[in-house]
Amino acid sequence: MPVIAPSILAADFGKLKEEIEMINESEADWLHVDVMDGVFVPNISFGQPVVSRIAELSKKFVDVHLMITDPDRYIKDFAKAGANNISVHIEACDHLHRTIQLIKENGAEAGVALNPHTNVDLLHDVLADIDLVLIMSVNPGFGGQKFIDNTLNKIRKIKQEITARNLNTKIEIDGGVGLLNAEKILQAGADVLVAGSSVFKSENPTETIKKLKSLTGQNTFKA
Ligand SMILES: O=C(CO)[C@@H](O)[C@H](O)COP(=O)(O)O
Ligand SMILES: [Fe+2]
Repeated sequence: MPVIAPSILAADFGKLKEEIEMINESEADWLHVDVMDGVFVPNISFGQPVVSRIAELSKKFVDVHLMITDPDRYIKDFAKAGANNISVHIEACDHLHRTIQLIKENGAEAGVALNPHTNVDLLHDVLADIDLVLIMSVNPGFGGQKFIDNTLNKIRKIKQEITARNLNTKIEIDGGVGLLNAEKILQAGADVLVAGSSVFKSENPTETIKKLKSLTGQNTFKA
């Protein structure tokens, strides 16, 4: 079964607590939290105090996606804020291996995110050190964008390497994911689906999460 990670970025911030409680009561597995600095991406979302409160309210695994430059500066803060996983962008790290170690030293799982133009082969030498590969299926910075189809090729390629090396690294897909394309994303080899607009803007978010959760694909991640 896929891991479903609704993205809080698409929630109604005027009733953030209720939105988190809805996720808590749903079949979602993770809560995806997008941190944007207005430099690495052309948008600003929220920082550590907000993430800390979200994590306090969440009963789900808190999956923090850092879209910020030089993330080493804030790893400790986000781990302290309650992040269970911290993903950093490969494009934002000069010393990726060191950043991965820093995330783990601070007690969180480590993920590496790739923009749509970034080749998955660049992960070869750190793949055994990370818990998660986050493949962006839109250009990061905004919710509600259209899924980029080439992502499916990237999923297949990295899945092949993970399988060939007998690793247990999860593949997470983020951007434009919903009921219309989730099955083919899972078939390609994804383990974790981030869904923002398709969940929070749907008529019945709890039901949408349930439907996403019931999809099969070829998920092999051992939780
Ligand atoms: O990281 C990001 C965007 O940069 C995502 O996590 C979005 O929040 C996904 O939103 P939808 O495309 O599902 O609406
Ligand atoms: Fe994200």
